[in-house]
Amino acid sequence: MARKFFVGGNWKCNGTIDDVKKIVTMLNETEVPSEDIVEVVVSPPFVFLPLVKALLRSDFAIAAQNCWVRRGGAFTGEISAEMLVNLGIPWVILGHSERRSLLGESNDFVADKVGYALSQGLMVIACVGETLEQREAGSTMDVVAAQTKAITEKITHWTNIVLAYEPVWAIGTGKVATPAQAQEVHVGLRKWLSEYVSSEVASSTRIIYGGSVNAANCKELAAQPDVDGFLVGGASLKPEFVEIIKSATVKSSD
Ligand SMILES: O=C(CO)COP(=O)(O)O
Repeated sequence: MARKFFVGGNWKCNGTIDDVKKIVTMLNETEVPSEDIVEVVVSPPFVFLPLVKALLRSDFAIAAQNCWVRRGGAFTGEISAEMLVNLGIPWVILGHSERRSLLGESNDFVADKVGYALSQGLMVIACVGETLEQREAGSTMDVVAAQTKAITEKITHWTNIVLAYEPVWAIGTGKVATPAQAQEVHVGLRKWLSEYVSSEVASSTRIIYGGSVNAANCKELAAQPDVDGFLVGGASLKPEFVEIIKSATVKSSD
């Protein structure tokens, strides 16, 4: 089954109103492959969501970078899935390694968030990935399988999930996974899904790669058969994000 190429831009905790306007103008003015070929989703910090929603071209979608684990209420500082739905934000990134490591989000907590966000009608970019220590210990597949298993236990369907493989050692380090390393883990995740969920879910779920993706390395990564797109951090704030979006054509010329 054809999996539409997916390019997400995770702006993380960056930017001012002026920066946001500049990035959105740049994106709005650019020519990219059609919506049939690539799905583009940008993820600004919460406070800029309404501004980006008001300004961004309609063929690009928006994701929040997190949401609360259940219904909103007395949870100071949190943003609920219902609020995102109310605002017309279709996507949310959950389980990013920065939240797992810096804010102590466990596999179960992330999985609960994924389950709740899906139940409210949001689409989810669910992140998994190993640390350098775990890779060197040979436990990469065990780690990403455990992260994926926790999610599997809390959801009933995979239609609205994109799985993002983001090795922690490659995030913001300039140390990108080789195309072979990315392909190997993506294949492993697909095998895992096939065995423990279904072959249908394994073949239809998009597995995207994140970690130091840039204009120079995106084409080679995109050419890997099981790399269905990217979750881009630093480079999503720069004009080179457009080149990364265009790498989708590597797939369509197959
Ligand atoms: O964490 C990432 C995307 O979610 C990747 O960040 P960088 O592209 O800056 O390495």
